[in-house]
Amino acid sequence: MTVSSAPGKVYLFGEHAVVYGEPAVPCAIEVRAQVTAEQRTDGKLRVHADDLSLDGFTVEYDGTAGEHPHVDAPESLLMAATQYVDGAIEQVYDVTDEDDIGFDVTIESDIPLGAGLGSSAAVVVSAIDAATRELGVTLEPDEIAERAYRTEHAVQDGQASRADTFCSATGGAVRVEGDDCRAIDAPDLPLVIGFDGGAGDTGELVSGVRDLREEYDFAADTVETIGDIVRNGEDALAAGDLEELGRLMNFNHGLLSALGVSSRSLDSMVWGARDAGAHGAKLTGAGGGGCIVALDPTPETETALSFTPGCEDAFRAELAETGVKRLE
Ligand SMILES: Nc1ncnc2c1ncn2[C@@H]1O[C@H](COP(=O)(O)OP(=O)(O)O)[C@@H](O)[C@H]1O
Ligand SMILES: C[C@@](O)(CCOP(=O)(O)O)CC(=O)O
Ligand SMILES: [Mg+2]
Repeated sequence: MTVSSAPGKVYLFGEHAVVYGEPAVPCAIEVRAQVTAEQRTDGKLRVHADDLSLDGFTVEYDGTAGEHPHVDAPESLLMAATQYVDGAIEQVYDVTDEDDIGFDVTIESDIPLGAGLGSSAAVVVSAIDAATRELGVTLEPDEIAERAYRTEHAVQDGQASRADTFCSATGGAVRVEGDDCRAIDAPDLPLVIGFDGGAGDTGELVSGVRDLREEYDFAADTVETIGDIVRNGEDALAAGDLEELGRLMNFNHGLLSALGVSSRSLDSMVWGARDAGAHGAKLTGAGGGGCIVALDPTPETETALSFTPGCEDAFRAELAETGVKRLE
């Protein structure tokens, strides 16, 4: 039996635009998904995923393509719920050439689903690491990141960046532009997260931005302008200039909002943080619902968010220096 964990992340800047080759800066945070993998000799894949929004369920099915899980839940929900784990196991078979071996896979996660904190990447990264090690193969974080990216790319209909998966596999603050992924130095950032209790559909939101970008030149320009914000933000990050970082985060949120991926509760939390004196605040990840990230070294933002209508949870997040961790 092997156990691996991997962190979630927030985007300081650049989500969505990163899908079209602009740079982005995600930071891994200390909220983790943990995956336990154990071989089965009968070739079946059994997934225990109690945190899924299907009220918690266990599925058992053959690894055979096209075979559907025997669970009483709508097909579309099941597909959405299981395809990241399926994709991770496919990558494991691709690495090890042992596709007649099955697995018991157990997922435990502190990362809310579909909330912009990269739960999918953390689950895929830790599943690939645990299941390959269970078959005696140990991959470097870079290779886990690449294979996890292929999984997200396939699940999100060919529209995914390497940002979430690279960040989760390697930890720390990273800069991703196309296939150029690297670690960057970041000061200790006073990150505060607000969570509205909801979720957005990453695939749908990414498609919405793609359509806008194809329809309007000014939407394509908006995506490029987000890239300009990121390029400016890199200097501010290197200098540890929180005020400038906050100003750029505010600008980034405005442009994401223009691209249609914010929501009433995300905007409400962003304004709650700004009114409390945060240096800046923006949504993180795909949007539609879920989380915002703010910069504030004082307790004010966290307190204000906990009283903001639409905010269900507010907490401080520490940078996760380590990406994938091998626990057993
Ligand atoms: N605890 C978990 N157990 C099983 N699958 C999970 C878990 N957390 C996330 N996932 C997978 O990731 C998907 C959510 O990913 P996504 O929509 O990209 O949102 P995000 O990455 O922002 O959390 C879920 O539908 C599910 O397939
Ligand atoms: C919108 C996007 O830039 C980030 C999605 O992040 P999350 O899955 O919502 O945590 C998509 C991507 O980079 O693949
Ligand atoms: Mg995701």
